[in-house]
Amino acid sequence: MDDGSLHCQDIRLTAYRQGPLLARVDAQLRPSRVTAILGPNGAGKSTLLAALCGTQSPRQGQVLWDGAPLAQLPAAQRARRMAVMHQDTQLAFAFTVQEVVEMGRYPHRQHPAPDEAAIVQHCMQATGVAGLAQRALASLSGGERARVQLARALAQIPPEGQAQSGSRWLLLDEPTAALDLQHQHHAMALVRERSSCDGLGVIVVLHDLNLALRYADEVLLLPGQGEAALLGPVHAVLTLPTIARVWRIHGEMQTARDGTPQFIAGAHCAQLPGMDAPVALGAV
Ligand SMILES: Nc1ncnc2c1ncn2[C@@H]1O[C@H](COP(=O)(O)OP(=O)(O)OP(=O)(O)O)[C@@H](O)[C@H]1O
Repeated sequence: MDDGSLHCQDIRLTAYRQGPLLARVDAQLRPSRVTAILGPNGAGKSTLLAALCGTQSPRQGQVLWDGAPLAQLPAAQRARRMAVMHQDTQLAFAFTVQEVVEMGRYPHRQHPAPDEAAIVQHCMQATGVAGLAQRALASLSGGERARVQLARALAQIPPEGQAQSGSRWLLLDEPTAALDLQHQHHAMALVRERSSCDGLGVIVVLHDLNLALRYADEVLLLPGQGEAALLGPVHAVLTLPTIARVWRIHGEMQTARDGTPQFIAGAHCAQLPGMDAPVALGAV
């Protein structure tokens, strides 16, 4: 049945087609929730995101969107219902912040909303870049640039009811990597709200387990080494034994005042592959 999901159907991810097997993924990602893709460096998270947005075909398997192969959906149609924020996007020309956010509206140019300018303004305000609107993107800090790209991606996805039929998706590759603590939480709360209030499907690659524990509904864990990916509720997947096995870090879970479990790294981790000696972490 078509439930609006993005279905990774028996996907085999490899490093750029010819490389070794990174992961096997058979999972159904659903709208109206935040799914965090987690895993060690090189496990294939960005490669999976490229398969989910159709820019790179997996060596085996396929992505189904609303029950139909993603590859058969014309790129222009896809762009009206799916926005992607890649890591550190470079632009060849000296666009201003506002021009970059307006680019998010480009897929809708033939059927513009009555309030195009207001959508752009709202997305700049929501990400805290409205005050930078006339600045050249290249003149901004890394964190400011990341917030502009988030605003651009948010502007691309129409609110529920304004879209053509079908689910709507926001795919984010490490959107918080360059952000300070305040903006990390603000960005995650923002996409979480769009997901729960507006039905958007959010898929976000993260390294910070505590952001995932706080803001994600589900985790798609890519353990690396060609292992099968694991999809499940965030607190069921991110257990201490799993964290120790996948990231080689021992620690404990502590419950924050609002009831959210948070991972505290312990005093030592096991030896990392390719390193001569175990790495000692600071005592906690
Ligand atoms: N341009 C490229 N050419 C060849 N191999 C690549 C290229 N980009 C990535 N790879 C390889 O594909 C594998 C998976 O990379 P990917 O970027 O998907 O991992 P990741 O889980 O997102 O890693 P990270 O956490 O470091 O961002 C890695 O082994 C990487 O070396």
